[in-house]
Amino acid sequence: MIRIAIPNKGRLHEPTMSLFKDAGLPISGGAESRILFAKTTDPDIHILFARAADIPEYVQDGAADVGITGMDLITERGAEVEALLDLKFGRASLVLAVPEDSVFQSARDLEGKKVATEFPEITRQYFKSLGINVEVITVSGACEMTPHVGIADAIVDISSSGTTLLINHLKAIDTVFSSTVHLIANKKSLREKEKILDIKTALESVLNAKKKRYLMMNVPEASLQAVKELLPGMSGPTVMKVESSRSSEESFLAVHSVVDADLIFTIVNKLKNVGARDILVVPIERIMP
Ligand SMILES: Nc1ncnc2c1ncn2[C@@H]1O[C@H](COP(=O)(O)OP(=O)(O)OP(=O)(O)O)[C@@H](O)[C@H]1O
Ligand SMILES: O=P(O)(O)OC[C@H]1O[C@H](OP(=O)(O)OP(=O)(O)O)[C@H](O)[C@@H]1O
Ligand SMILES: [Mg+2]
Repeated sequence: MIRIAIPNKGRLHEPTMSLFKDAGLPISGGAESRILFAKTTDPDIHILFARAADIPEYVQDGAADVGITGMDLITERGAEVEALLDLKFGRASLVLAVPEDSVFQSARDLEGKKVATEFPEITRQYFKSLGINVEVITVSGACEMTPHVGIADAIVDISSSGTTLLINHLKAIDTVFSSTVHLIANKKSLREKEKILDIKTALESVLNAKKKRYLMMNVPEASLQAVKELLPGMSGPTVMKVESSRSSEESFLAVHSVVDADLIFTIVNKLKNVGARDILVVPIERIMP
């Protein structure tokens, strides 16, 4: 049996649930049902819902074999776990910020000053690596308020859009840590349970597919070579003969290919120019190379 720890609420819950659904492992129940355990379509794989901040420890201690949580939380807890895959969502930075009108321009100006944060370990490590002594004050939320009430001179806090800093008249003067959500595993479980790698492959296949599109088109035989040159594909395009209803019609081929999503706009226009028509661009659910 494999137990996966998943954030039970907060901003990581929904994207994690939909990632598992897309990976072919839909989870029954969720945050709204307030349950702590859930099942998947695989009888061997069970879900444990936990706070994102607790997941690194649960995985380290073996309460869960695998977990999904932010790299900032994993690093802050100093968890001894194996990071298997960057899931590329929940992107946020821990930034060093000071009041807008502050004289402090860089970390070096903060020698002997007070820094408030929800991430004391990462903050200590950051200043230590720069050889700067600060007093780290641990808070459990509303960190942005602390410089304005004399509790701290600066903060190290999560920023993603930057709106919260702006509203609170703070400015970022350095990036301390860049975080995304990761798939992590208990080291012993990883050695003993092969299925953990199947979970990694399934999640990775969804990430791979998000960057690609499936392209289908009809191509006059005479244009096939030009079309082929435009299509990189995973292992070259698939070409099929299209049965024409009228014998007088020009002979067409159906061409299918997998293309980088970023290239679709340019490629579709070029394909049209060399004679391709009835072009369809469709999303792909999963790619297992
Ligand atoms: N704008 C953001 N603010 C806070 N955390 C974010 C943001 N964007 C991504 N994250 C990531 O989400 C994780 C924190 O999730 P967590 O569930 O603990 O907090 P939350 O979503 O703010 O929920 P809560 O309402 O309990 O504060 C961290 O790994 C963090 O890097
Ligand atoms: O750069 P932004 O997009 O504005 O996001 C950053 C803010 O979001 C988070 O707070 P959250 O809303 O989770 O409230 P909390 O402090 O109560 O957790 C975080 O602690 C910052 O305050
Ligand atoms: Mg929060």
